[in-house]
Amino acid sequence: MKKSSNSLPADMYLFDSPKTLQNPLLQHREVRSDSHPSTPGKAKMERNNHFGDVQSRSYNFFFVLCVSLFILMAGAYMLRSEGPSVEKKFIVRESESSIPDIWRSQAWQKSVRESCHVKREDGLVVLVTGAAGFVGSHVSLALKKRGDGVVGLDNFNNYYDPQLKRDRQKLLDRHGIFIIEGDINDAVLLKELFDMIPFTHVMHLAAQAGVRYALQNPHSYVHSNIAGLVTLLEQCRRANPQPAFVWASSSSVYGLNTKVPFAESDRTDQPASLYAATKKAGEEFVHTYNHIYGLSITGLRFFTVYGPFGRPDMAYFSFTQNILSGKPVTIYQGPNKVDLARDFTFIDDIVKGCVAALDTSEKSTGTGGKKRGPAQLRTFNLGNTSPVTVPTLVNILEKHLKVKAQKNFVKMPRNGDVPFTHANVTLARTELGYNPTTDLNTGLKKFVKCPTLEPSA
Ligand SMILES: O=C(O)[C@H]1O[C@H](OP(=O)(O)OP(=O)(O)OC[C@H]2O[C@@H](n3ccc(=O)[nH]c3=O)[C@H](O)[C@@H]2O)[C@H](O)[C@@H](O)[C@@H]1O
Repeated sequence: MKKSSNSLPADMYLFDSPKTLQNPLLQHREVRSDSHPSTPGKAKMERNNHFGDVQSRSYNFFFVLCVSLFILMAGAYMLRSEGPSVEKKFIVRESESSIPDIWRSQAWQKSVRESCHVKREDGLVVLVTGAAGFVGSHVSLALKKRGDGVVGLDNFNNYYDPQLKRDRQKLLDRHGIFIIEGDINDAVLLKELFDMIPFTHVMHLAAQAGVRYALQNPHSYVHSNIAGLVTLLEQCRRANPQPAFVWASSSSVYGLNTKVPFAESDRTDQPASLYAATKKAGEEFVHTYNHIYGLSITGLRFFTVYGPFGRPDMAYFSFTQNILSGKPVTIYQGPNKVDLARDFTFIDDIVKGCVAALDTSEKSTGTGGKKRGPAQLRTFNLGNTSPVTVPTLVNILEKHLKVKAQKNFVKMPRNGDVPFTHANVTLARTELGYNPTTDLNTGLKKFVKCPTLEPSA
């Protein structure tokens, strides 16, 4: 089996300077807007009694027609615009005439090219989607620091505080990584980009994350995790050369599977959340693109990734904020008050898995949309292999924060959560040389001591 040729030293890429707990990053809040567009007002009907029967009947017919049309249009509008503002920022260009001037500017093109500049022999040229996100920013830095060419793509949506994404962007910028502000659904932008840069690899990490938020805004999951994925795959299969494609699936695809630890060959046809369903759908789509177009594809099932500069919507982060500000934390429990457990996986281990997946990817076999032969198709669990209960997570945080938490235990709502996750990583160990080394205690200590990469500017 091929091993990663460029394994990363444990501390090579991030978090050089420990920070205090007063770090502003801990103040990053979720800013999802739950405001849905207001429902159209009710049509008010007033009959005119002066009309005769015929006139009255045709009036009624006309009126019913108008009301029906109105309801249809209102329904269409609501379907189109339902959900919080996360979705409203998306730009989906349909023709080249809508390309903004900035993409044609020399400065923009220079930024993209310089960012993609390779500084080591046989270095990769990687498009990282979701580069301003948690995993995306860490992976981008790791690649850049070893001499690969990296350009990011991110739509900076406001699922959580976009300032955190801007802070990550600033850091990446200081390391010579340019992040293009755009959406993976923007086919015109993608074409422009691929025409300019012959990417060897795509590291696709842009997604609508979060298990429970899918109850509030299902469409944003379909938009990013399905439509966006397909738009990107369409571009990749047309590209010449076709890049190898590595992307983030999720442990959530195991859904109601009870066989532990979860192995890649276990059932994934019982998703418990809409988020999981979109990730599972993604796995089916990539299979098709591999089969028809010869794209080399590797899917990585991440298990509850945590660490510095992480996502404020996740439990370890929001619990930390609450504990520090004296607010209670809500701890869900399963049936019979069973504690929930997660195979929490530290970001450094995940980054090594991602980089190894890129390094061991074979080339795609197609050119310009035509398959020339069978291409590599792989799926790996990237977990920690030792699940920890949520109350234990809170205990560890209390210890490192030196603050007692106010704990509210509540019955797990029907929100798409699963009772536990536990990764079997035998396959990743064998084929990627993946070897998670950070336990939750050590990882949370790093998170608490160093919640951001560097002092806020
Ligand atoms: O592994 C994955 O695939 C998924 O991991 C996380 O999802 P989750 O495991 O639900 O992570 P958290 O939101 O941090 O929740 C961790 C645990 O804390 C629990 N929790 C969460 C929030 C809360 O207020 N109380 C609480 O007890 C959850 O039920 C869960 O058992 C990520 O949010 C998903 O984007 C990712 O894909």
